[in-house]
Amino acid sequence: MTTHLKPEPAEAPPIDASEPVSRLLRDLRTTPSGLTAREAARRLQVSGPNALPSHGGHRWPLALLRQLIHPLALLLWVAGGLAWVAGTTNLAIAIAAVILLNGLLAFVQEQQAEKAVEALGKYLPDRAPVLRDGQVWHVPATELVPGDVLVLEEGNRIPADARLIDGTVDVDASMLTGESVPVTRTADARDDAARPLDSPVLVFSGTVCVAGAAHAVVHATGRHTEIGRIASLSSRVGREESPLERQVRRVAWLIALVAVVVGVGFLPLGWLAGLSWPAAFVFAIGLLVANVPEGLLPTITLALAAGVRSMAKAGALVKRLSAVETLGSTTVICTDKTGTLTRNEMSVEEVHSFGDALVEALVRCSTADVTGSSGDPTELALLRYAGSTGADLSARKALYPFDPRLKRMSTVDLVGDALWVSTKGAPEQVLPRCTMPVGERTRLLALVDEMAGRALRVLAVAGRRVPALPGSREETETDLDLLGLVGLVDPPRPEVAAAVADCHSAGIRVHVVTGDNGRTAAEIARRVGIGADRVISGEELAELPEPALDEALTANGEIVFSRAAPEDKLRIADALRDCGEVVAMTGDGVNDAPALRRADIGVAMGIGGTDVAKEAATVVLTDDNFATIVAGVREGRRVFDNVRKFVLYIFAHAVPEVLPFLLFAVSGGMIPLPLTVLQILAIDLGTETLPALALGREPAEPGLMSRRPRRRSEGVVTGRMLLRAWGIMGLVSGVLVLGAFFAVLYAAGWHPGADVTSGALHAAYLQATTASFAAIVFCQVGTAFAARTERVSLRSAGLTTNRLLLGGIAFELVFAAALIYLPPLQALFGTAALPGWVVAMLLPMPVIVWGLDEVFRWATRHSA
Ligand SMILES: Nc1ncnc2c1ncn2[C@@H]1O[C@H](COP(=O)(O)OP(=O)(O)OP(=O)(O)O)[C@@H](O)[C@H]1O
Repeated sequence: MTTHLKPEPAEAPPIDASEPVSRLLRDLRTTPSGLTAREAARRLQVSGPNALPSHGGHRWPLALLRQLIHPLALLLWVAGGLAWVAGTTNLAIAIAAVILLNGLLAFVQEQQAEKAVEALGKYLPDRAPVLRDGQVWHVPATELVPGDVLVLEEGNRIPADARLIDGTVDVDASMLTGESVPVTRTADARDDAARPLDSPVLVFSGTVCVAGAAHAVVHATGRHTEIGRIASLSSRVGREESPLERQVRRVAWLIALVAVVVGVGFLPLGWLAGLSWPAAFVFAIGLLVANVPEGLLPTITLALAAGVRSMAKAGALVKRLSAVETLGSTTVICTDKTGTLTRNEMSVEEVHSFGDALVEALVRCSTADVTGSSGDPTELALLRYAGSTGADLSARKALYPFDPRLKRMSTVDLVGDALWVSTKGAPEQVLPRCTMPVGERTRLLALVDEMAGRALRVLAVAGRRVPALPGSREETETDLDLLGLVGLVDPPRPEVAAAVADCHSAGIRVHVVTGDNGRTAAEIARRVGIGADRVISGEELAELPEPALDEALTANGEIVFSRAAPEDKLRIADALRDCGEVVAMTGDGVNDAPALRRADIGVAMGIGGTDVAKEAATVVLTDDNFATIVAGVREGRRVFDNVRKFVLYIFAHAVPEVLPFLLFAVSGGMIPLPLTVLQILAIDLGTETLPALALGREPAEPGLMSRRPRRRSEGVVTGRMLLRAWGIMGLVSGVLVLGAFFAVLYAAGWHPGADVTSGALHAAYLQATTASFAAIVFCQVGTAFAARTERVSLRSAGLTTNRLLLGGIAFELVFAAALIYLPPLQALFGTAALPGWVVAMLLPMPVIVWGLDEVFRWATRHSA
């Protein structure tokens, strides 16, 4: 006999999980109907929570360090080192400050992003059904204790190590054993396995029950479980880079490369223009530092995380950051019907009874329990109709559970001293198993069809008396007598119609994939506004060759796939992807998992879904509601838009920063440098960052859901964006900045080539560079407002709808004023106080930059 776990003696006596059930129950001081709630609470104090020790906590110094040594930061360190060697300590310190502050900011953003993802656990607590006080309770998995009796059901993750006490389950133990084929575990099997993992009576935390039903008594929780002992199996999931982040990383590198080329290129030009080698060198470094977009990537990560957070508030838990953007580019949604389009609140509306045994059969052929309100809503509705709380399980001799492929279920029960088979299911499945005249069957099918046309979900109920327990399902479900037809209603959710309308205006098609009857499903679909232009049944789909399916899916219109099996979902997802669509597919059952993985966005039901489906999905809906998917799409579109907005904003400043240097170089030094290096860094670091961050929080632009979906191939950076950033806002800003610079110089009597390094003109030169600096800041304000919208006018988006941006701009202006007017900062940054007429000249600049872009947007709106 093997001892399967050795907890520390202080906590519990050693327990041999493979000993006979009665002994084990005694050792664990529990009963087959579980612990009392009070005893469970007491044990929780002793055994501690059923959770694995976390490995997080002290990793933040590493995370911070990573921000300081990523490749772009290294580039900046090299620049700072060169500045140090060249003897410009001020610049070297400033560059170090840039790196540190940016690193810190990126670090904070990353932590926030992680927190957003981790917080999702809070929205979706892991619950497990257990027996306590003889009743089924869904308790948080962390509160399980040794002695608890688990109710194992198909599709659920097993929350602790336990021994079966009755029933049989198939378990996917691949995460512990690496073996992908499910293994069968039975309560009364003989346990002669060499290692606990192979024991036929034990199940382990972290594995998944893929079929069957059983009760099992918990013998180990938390770190005493097998999985708890495999220390390397950390509970953290890695975060992969999203396509958006990858794209932006590439763009960031491209810009960095350009910055290096511009910097290196300036070296000879600056020297030719009359700078000394060290001075030219310092400027080259300044240009490089100003243009390396080190803050771009963390800002995008933060925007995605903010998207995750607001989606969670709307009821869609996104498990990967990257899914936020994918969801935004969805072109087709394949949805379930029951519970997603409808409320999943069923009630019996119409009954055609043949004989008086219908109600009894309905009660027997059921696994639901009205008192615990557990079970399939269809069955709960039937029990309520029958006025019963549930079947008498002590009389049950066999159960063939509901199978979504066979679309029926059966039981065999002892009634008095006779054995009775009770079957219920889809009429197409049940009627052929009943004995009746041919004409009768046709008449009944016509009745079913008529009921389905009124959106009723129709079940056929049948039964028969048998002399002995039949050997197989097939034998059980033959020669039945039809007892009746029951029509149930499940009204559509009220918010779905508006969500479907949103999908249509957003260019998204909605197909329904359901196990239900085609007419019922098509009628429900129409009631919520889904086209249902074509109904394809499971049988027809099986006959349909690939090209014909592709053709059906690419044709205009929406399809109802009825009587579909879970495998059909996989085929539909595959075909849609091959046709270039971005597919969101819903699912709840164990068998839906492959389709959920295959779709671009697998959407699992948080309430009605199995753990297996939730694990395979990228999005889990906390309310199982179709409208929530659409809210997610909207949010995904908004986040992507916002990323574009701040990329545009950051691109736009490059022109007014680089143009002055070019002018200096091209003029051969006749025109003095319009900006100092530290002023450039002040813009890059101080004034630009907060407004850029705020653009990531921009509310949705009007008309967001009346645009076509973004094409898969469409990148973040578009030609139109570059035209706006460089061609319009950048160019206009550059001209305004130089205008301010020259205005101040000329007013002081400057002429090209005059010496500004000393003498009478020196004070004017300080003011002139300050004017350039201030002009860039003012133009940035205009750019920020223009970048807020991609197509519509600022007025329709609302001037004050982004409070964060207003705050960011206020900070930017105060920061700039401090640099210009505070004497210690004046000395450091080479600034001088500006006279009133210069300030007056600066004031209209934001309006000019924003106004010209507004005109451009107006023109493109009207030419399209
Ligand atoms: N508990 C049950 N017992 C017997 N038959 C059932 C039961 N539940 C459903 N059925 C039958 O099986 C069919 C398919 O049910 P299934 O649950 O797979 O899909 P659905 O709930 O109708 O739709 P969706 O796939 O959109 O959720 C139903 O239309 C019904 O005829």
